[in-house]
Amino acid sequence: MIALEVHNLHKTYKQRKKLIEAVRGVSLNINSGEILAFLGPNGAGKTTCIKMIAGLIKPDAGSVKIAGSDPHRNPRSLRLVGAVLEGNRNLYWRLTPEENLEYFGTLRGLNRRVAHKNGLQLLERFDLISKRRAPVQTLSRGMQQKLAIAVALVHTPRLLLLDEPTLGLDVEASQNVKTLVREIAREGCAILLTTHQLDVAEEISDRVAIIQQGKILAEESTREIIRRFSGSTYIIEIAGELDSVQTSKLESLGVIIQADRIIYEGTSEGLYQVLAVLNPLPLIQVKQQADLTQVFLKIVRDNRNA
Ligand SMILES: Nc1ncnc2c1ncn2[C@@H]1O[C@H](COP(=O)(O)OP(=O)(O)OP(=O)(O)O)[C@@H](O)[C@H]1O
Repeated sequence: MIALEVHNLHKTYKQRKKLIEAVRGVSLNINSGEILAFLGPNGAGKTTCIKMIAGLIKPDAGSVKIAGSDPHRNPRSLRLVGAVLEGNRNLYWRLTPEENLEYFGTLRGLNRRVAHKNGLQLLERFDLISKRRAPVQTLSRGMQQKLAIAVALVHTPRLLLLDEPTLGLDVEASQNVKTLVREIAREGCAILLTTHQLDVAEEISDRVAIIQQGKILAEESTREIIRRFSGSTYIIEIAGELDSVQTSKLESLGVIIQADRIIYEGTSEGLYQVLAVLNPLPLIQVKQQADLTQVFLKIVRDNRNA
Protein backbone atom coordinates (compact mmCIF):
# COMPACT_ATOMS: atom_id res chain seq x y z
CA MET A 1 0.00 0.00 0.00
CA ILE A 2 1.27 3.47 -0.91
CA ALA A 3 1.66 5.61 2.20
CA LEU A 4 3.07 8.71 0.51
CA GLU A 5 2.54 9.91 -3.04
CA VAL A 6 4.25 13.11 -4.10
CA HIS A 7 3.52 14.23 -7.61
CA ASN A 8 5.38 16.93 -9.53
CA LEU A 9 5.95 19.33 -6.63
CA HIS A 10 7.22 22.81 -7.36
CA LYS A 11 8.25 25.58 -5.00
CA THR A 12 9.89 28.90 -5.75
CA TYR A 13 10.89 31.27 -2.96
CA LYS A 14 10.98 34.99 -3.49
CA GLN A 15 13.76 36.74 -1.69
CA ARG A 16 14.17 40.47 -2.28
CA LYS A 17 12.91 40.32 -5.86
CA LYS A 18 15.11 37.29 -6.49
CA LEU A 19 13.42 33.98 -7.34
CA ILE A 20 14.88 30.77 -5.96
CA GLU A 21 13.49 27.65 -7.61
CA ALA A 22 13.99 25.31 -4.67
CA VAL A 23 11.91 22.37 -5.92
CA ARG A 24 11.38 21.71 -9.60
CA GLY A 25 9.04 18.84 -10.30
CA VAL A 26 9.69 16.30 -7.55
CA SER A 27 7.72 13.05 -7.58
CA LEU A 28 8.16 10.27 -5.02
CA ASN A 29 6.26 7.32 -3.61
CA ILE A 30 6.83 5.40 -0.41
CA ASN A 31 5.07 2.16 0.37
CA SER A 32 4.00 1.11 3.83
CA GLY A 33 6.88 -0.61 5.57
CA GLU A 34 9.50 0.99 3.37
CA ILE A 35 12.37 3.34 4.24
CA LEU A 36 13.23 5.84 1.53
CA ALA A 37 16.48 7.75 2.05
CA PHE A 38 16.06 11.20 0.59
CA LEU A 39 19.58 12.41 -0.11
CA GLY A 40 21.07 15.53 -1.58
CA PRO A 41 23.79 18.11 -1.04
CA ASN A 42 23.15 21.25 1.04
CA GLY A 43 20.51 23.45 -0.53
CA ALA A 44 19.23 20.71 -2.86
CA GLY A 45 15.60 21.17 -1.82
CA LYS A 46 15.08 18.33 0.68
CA THR A 47 13.75 20.45 3.55
CA THR A 48 11.46 22.35 1.21
CA CYS A 49 9.98 19.06 -0.04
CA ILE A 50 9.57 17.73 3.47
CA LYS A 51 7.89 20.89 4.64
CA MET A 52 5.43 20.56 1.77
CA ILE A 53 4.81 16.90 2.68
CA ALA A 54 4.31 17.85 6.32
CA GLY A 55 1.81 20.55 5.33
CA LEU A 56 4.05 23.33 6.68
CA ILE A 57 4.39 25.20 3.38
CA LYS A 58 2.13 25.19 0.36
CA PRO A 59 3.45 23.92 -2.97
CA ASP A 60 3.19 26.26 -5.96
CA ALA A 61 2.15 23.23 -8.00
CA GLY A 62 1.90 19.47 -7.64
CA SER A 63 0.27 17.29 -5.03
CA VAL A 64 0.97 15.37 -1.85
CA LYS A 65 -1.11 12.44 -0.72
CA ILE A 66 -0.73 10.68 2.58
CA ALA A 67 -2.54 7.34 2.53
CA GLY A 68 -4.58 8.76 -0.33
CA SER A 69 -5.48 12.09 1.25
CA ASP A 70 -4.04 15.54 0.44
CA PRO A 71 -2.94 17.38 3.62
CA HIS A 72 -3.23 20.73 1.87
CA ARG A 73 -6.91 20.08 1.18
CA ASN A 74 -7.70 17.91 4.17
CA PRO A 75 -5.52 18.90 7.14
CA ARG A 76 -6.83 15.92 9.13
CA SER A 77 -4.61 13.69 6.99
CA LEU A 78 -1.65 15.25 8.82
CA ARG A 79 -2.69 13.05 11.73
CA LEU A 80 -1.27 10.22 9.65
CA VAL A 81 2.17 11.83 9.77
CA GLY A 82 4.78 11.84 12.52
CA ALA A 83 7.87 13.99 12.21
CA VAL A 84 11.25 14.46 13.85
CA LEU A 85 12.54 17.30 11.77
CA GLU A 86 14.95 19.42 13.73
CA GLY A 87 16.93 17.20 16.00
CA ASN A 88 14.98 16.68 19.21
CA ARG A 89 13.30 20.04 19.17
CA ASN A 90 9.88 18.44 19.07
CA LEU A 91 10.22 17.92 22.85
CA TYR A 92 9.44 20.12 25.84
CA TRP A 93 12.64 20.07 27.82
CA ARG A 94 11.16 20.90 31.20
CA LEU A 95 8.52 18.19 30.92
CA THR A 96 9.14 14.49 31.51
CA PRO A 97 9.02 11.85 28.75
CA GLU A 98 5.64 10.68 30.07
CA GLU A 99 4.26 14.22 29.95
CA ASN A 100 5.67 14.90 26.49
CA LEU A 101 4.08 11.76 25.09
CA GLU A 102 0.73 12.50 26.67
CA TYR A 103 0.79 16.13 25.57
CA PHE A 104 1.71 15.43 21.95
CA GLY A 105 -0.62 12.44 21.77
CA THR A 106 -3.63 14.58 22.78
CA LEU A 107 -2.48 17.32 20.41
CA ARG A 108 -2.75 14.78 17.60
CA GLY A 109 -6.24 13.77 18.48
CA LEU A 110 -5.85 10.91 20.96
CA ASN A 111 -7.82 10.98 24.17
CA ARG A 112 -5.66 11.36 27.22
CA ARG A 113 -5.97 7.78 28.40
CA VAL A 114 -4.95 6.34 25.03
CA ALA A 115 -2.10 8.85 24.73
CA HIS A 116 -0.86 7.78 28.17
CA LYS A 117 -1.14 4.09 27.36
CA ASN A 118 0.60 4.42 23.97
CA GLY A 119 3.25 6.58 25.61
CA LEU A 120 4.06 3.99 28.26
CA GLN A 121 4.27 1.24 25.64
CA LEU A 122 6.70 3.32 23.60
CA LEU A 123 8.80 4.13 26.67
CA GLU A 124 9.01 0.41 27.45
CA ARG A 125 9.94 -0.44 23.93
CA PHE A 126 12.51 2.35 23.57
CA ASP A 127 14.07 1.36 26.89
CA LEU A 128 13.23 4.69 28.49
CA ILE A 129 10.76 3.55 31.12
CA SER A 130 13.15 4.19 34.01
CA LYS A 131 13.46 7.81 32.86
CA ARG A 132 9.76 8.41 32.41
CA ARG A 133 9.57 10.95 35.23
CA ALA A 134 12.89 12.71 34.69
CA PRO A 135 12.85 16.13 32.96
CA VAL A 136 13.85 15.72 29.31
CA GLN A 137 16.76 18.15 29.77
CA THR A 138 18.43 15.65 32.12
CA LEU A 139 18.36 12.81 29.55
CA SER A 140 21.38 11.95 27.41
CA ARG A 141 21.35 12.97 23.76
CA GLY A 142 20.70 9.40 22.63
CA MET A 143 17.77 9.09 25.03
CA GLN A 144 16.38 12.42 23.85
CA GLN A 145 16.66 11.26 20.26
CA LYS A 146 14.81 8.04 21.02
CA LEU A 147 12.17 9.99 22.90
CA ALA A 148 11.78 12.40 19.96
CA ILE A 149 11.03 9.40 17.73
CA ALA A 150 8.67 7.93 20.33
CA VAL A 151 6.77 11.24 20.50
CA ALA A 152 6.45 11.26 16.70
CA LEU A 153 4.99 7.75 16.88
CA VAL A 154 2.56 8.18 19.78
CA HIS A 155 -0.47 8.51 17.48
CA THR A 156 0.68 5.55 15.32
CA PRO A 157 1.23 7.49 12.08
CA ARG A 158 1.36 5.85 8.65
CA LEU A 159 4.28 8.02 7.57
CA LEU A 160 7.27 9.05 9.65
CA LEU A 161 9.49 11.94 8.52
CA LEU A 162 12.91 11.51 10.08
CA ASP A 163 15.68 14.04 9.73
CA GLU A 164 19.21 13.04 10.80
CA PRO A 165 18.10 10.52 13.44
CA THR A 166 21.63 9.47 14.41
CA LEU A 167 23.48 12.79 14.25
CA GLY A 168 25.77 13.29 17.22
CA LEU A 169 25.02 9.91 18.78
CA ASP A 170 27.73 7.52 19.97
CA VAL A 171 28.15 4.18 18.20
CA GLU A 172 25.87 2.23 20.52
CA ALA A 173 23.11 4.85 20.67
CA SER A 174 23.27 5.18 16.91
CA GLN A 175 22.98 1.42 16.46
CA ASN A 176 20.05 1.43 18.82
CA VAL A 177 18.21 4.12 16.87
CA LYS A 178 18.91 2.41 13.53
CA THR A 179 17.49 -0.85 14.85
CA LEU A 180 14.39 0.93 16.14
CA VAL A 181 13.85 2.70 12.83
CA ARG A 182 14.04 -0.61 10.96
CA GLU A 183 11.60 -2.19 13.40
CA ILE A 184 9.14 0.67 13.01
CA ALA A 185 9.24 0.18 9.24
CA ARG A 186 8.84 -3.57 9.60
CA GLU A 187 5.62 -2.94 11.49
CA GLY A 188 4.23 -1.11 8.46
CA CYS A 189 5.11 2.56 8.90
CA ALA A 190 6.55 4.27 5.81
CA ILE A 191 9.67 6.29 6.60
CA LEU A 192 11.14 9.24 4.74
CA LEU A 193 14.69 9.54 6.03
CA THR A 194 16.85 12.56 5.32
CA THR A 195 20.48 12.40 6.30
CA HIS A 196 23.94 13.41 5.24
CA GLN A 197 25.24 10.27 6.96
CA LEU A 198 25.32 8.08 3.89
CA ASP A 199 26.52 5.01 5.75
CA VAL A 200 23.34 5.17 7.83
CA ALA A 201 21.23 5.57 4.70
CA GLU A 202 23.03 2.61 3.12
CA GLU A 203 22.48 0.45 6.17
CA ILE A 204 18.80 1.04 6.79
CA SER A 205 17.10 2.26 3.63
CA ASP A 206 15.24 0.14 1.11
CA ARG A 207 15.37 2.80 -1.58
CA VAL A 208 17.20 6.05 -2.19
CA ALA A 209 16.15 9.19 -3.98
CA ILE A 210 18.89 11.69 -4.79
CA ILE A 211 17.94 15.31 -5.30
CA GLN A 212 20.04 18.19 -6.57
CA GLN A 213 19.00 21.70 -7.54
CA GLY A 214 15.40 20.82 -6.90
CA LYS A 215 15.26 17.81 -9.21
CA ILE A 216 15.40 14.09 -8.54
CA LEU A 217 18.48 12.64 -10.25
CA ALA A 218 18.05 9.01 -9.27
CA GLU A 219 15.50 6.91 -7.47
CA GLU A 220 16.21 3.24 -7.04
CA SER A 221 16.52 0.39 -4.59
CA THR A 222 19.55 1.01 -2.39
CA ARG A 223 21.02 -2.38 -3.11
CA GLU A 224 20.44 -2.05 -6.83
CA ILE A 225 21.98 1.40 -7.21
CA ILE A 226 25.10 0.31 -5.34
CA ARG A 227 25.31 -2.85 -7.42
CA ARG A 228 24.86 -0.93 -10.64
CA PHE A 229 27.61 1.52 -9.79
CA SER A 230 29.91 -1.14 -8.44
CA GLY A 231 30.11 -2.95 -11.72
CA SER A 232 31.63 -6.31 -11.13
CA THR A 233 34.63 -5.48 -8.97
CA TYR A 234 34.93 -7.13 -5.56
CA ILE A 235 37.37 -6.32 -2.79
CA ILE A 236 38.22 -9.22 -0.51
CA GLU A 237 40.04 -8.53 2.73
CA ILE A 238 41.69 -11.50 4.36
CA ALA A 239 43.69 -12.21 7.48
CA GLY A 240 46.88 -14.29 7.21
CA GLU A 241 49.36 -15.00 4.43
CA LEU A 242 48.72 -16.56 1.04
CA ASP A 243 50.98 -19.51 0.21
CA SER A 244 52.63 -19.89 -3.19
CA VAL A 245 50.02 -22.37 -4.49
CA GLN A 246 47.18 -20.03 -3.55
CA THR A 247 49.00 -17.09 -5.09
CA SER A 248 49.51 -18.80 -8.44
CA LYS A 249 45.90 -20.13 -8.52
CA LEU A 250 44.58 -16.65 -7.76
CA GLU A 251 46.78 -15.13 -10.43
CA SER A 252 45.43 -17.60 -12.95
CA LEU A 253 41.92 -16.41 -12.02
CA GLY A 254 42.96 -12.85 -12.91
CA VAL A 255 43.05 -11.59 -9.35
CA ILE A 256 45.10 -8.56 -8.26
CA ILE A 257 46.89 -9.29 -4.99
CA GLN A 258 47.70 -6.35 -2.74
CA ALA A 259 49.17 -6.18 0.78
CA ASP A 260 46.05 -6.99 2.78
CA ARG A 261 43.45 -7.39 0.11
CA ILE A 262 42.57 -9.02 -3.14
CA ILE A 263 40.74 -7.36 -5.99
CA TYR A 264 38.70 -9.50 -8.32
CA GLU A 265 36.76 -8.36 -11.31
CA GLY A 266 34.36 -10.84 -12.80
CA THR A 267 31.15 -12.75 -12.27
CA SER A 268 29.78 -13.87 -8.92
CA GLU A 269 30.47 -17.51 -9.97
CA GLY A 270 34.11 -16.53 -10.47
CA LEU A 271 34.10 -14.87 -7.06
CA TYR A 272 33.21 -18.22 -5.47
CA GLN A 273 36.20 -19.83 -7.20
CA VAL A 274 38.42 -17.14 -5.71
CA LEU A 275 36.89 -17.68 -2.26
CA ALA A 276 37.43 -21.44 -2.61
CA VAL A 277 41.15 -20.84 -3.21
CA LEU A 278 41.30 -18.59 -0.15
CA ASN A 279 39.63 -21.18 2.07
CA PRO A 280 40.44 -21.63 5.03
CA LEU A 281 42.01 -18.18 5.50
CA PRO A 282 39.76 -15.97 7.62
CA LEU A 283 37.83 -13.44 5.53
CA ILE A 284 37.53 -9.99 7.03
CA GLN A 285 35.14 -8.71 4.41
CA VAL A 286 34.04 -9.15 0.84
CA LYS A 287 32.52 -6.08 -0.71
CA GLN A 288 31.63 -4.68 -4.04
CA GLN A 289 33.66 -1.68 -4.86
CA ALA A 290 31.16 1.12 -4.44
CA ASP A 291 29.40 2.25 -1.32
CA LEU A 292 26.55 4.72 -1.21
CA THR A 293 28.93 7.64 -0.61
CA GLN A 294 30.77 6.90 -3.86
CA VAL A 295 27.50 6.44 -5.75
CA PHE A 296 26.14 9.70 -4.34
CA LEU A 297 29.27 11.68 -5.19
CA LYS A 298 29.38 10.32 -8.71
CA ILE A 299 25.72 11.12 -9.44
CA VAL A 300 25.93 14.60 -7.95
CA ARG A 301 29.26 15.49 -9.61
CA ASP A 302 28.20 14.14 -13.01
CA ASN A 303 25.06 16.24 -12.80
CA ARG A 304 27.02 19.34 -11.78
CA ASN A 305 29.36 18.89 -14.74
CA ALA A 306 26.57 18.11 -17.22
N1 LIG B 1 12.44 30.42 3.41
C1 LIG B 1 13.24 30.51 2.37
N2 LIG B 1 13.34 31.65 1.67
C2 LIG B 1 14.16 31.74 0.60
N3 LIG B 1 14.91 30.73 0.13
C3 LIG B 1 14.86 29.56 0.79
C4 LIG B 1 14.03 29.39 1.94
N4 LIG B 1 14.19 28.11 2.38
C5 LIG B 1 15.07 27.53 1.55
N5 LIG B 1 15.48 28.40 0.60
C6 LIG B 1 16.40 28.10 -0.51
O1 LIG B 1 15.87 27.01 -1.23
C7 LIG B 1 16.90 26.11 -1.65
C8 LIG B 1 16.62 24.72 -1.09
O2 LIG B 1 16.76 24.77 0.32
P1 LIG B 1 16.40 23.53 1.28
O3 LIG B 1 16.49 24.03 2.68
O4 LIG B 1 15.13 22.94 0.83
O5 LIG B 1 17.61 22.53 0.95
P2 LIG B 1 18.11 21.21 1.72
O6 LIG B 1 18.32 20.19 0.67
O7 LIG B 1 17.21 20.88 2.83
O8 LIG B 1 19.52 21.67 2.27
P3 LIG B 1 20.35 21.20 3.61
O9 LIG B 1 20.86 19.83 3.34
O10 LIG B 1 21.44 22.22 3.63
O11 LIG B 1 19.42 21.31 4.77
C9 LIG B 1 18.20 26.74 -1.17
O12 LIG B 1 18.73 27.50 -2.23
C10 LIG B 1 17.77 27.64 -0.03
O13 LIG B 1 18.64 28.73 0.10
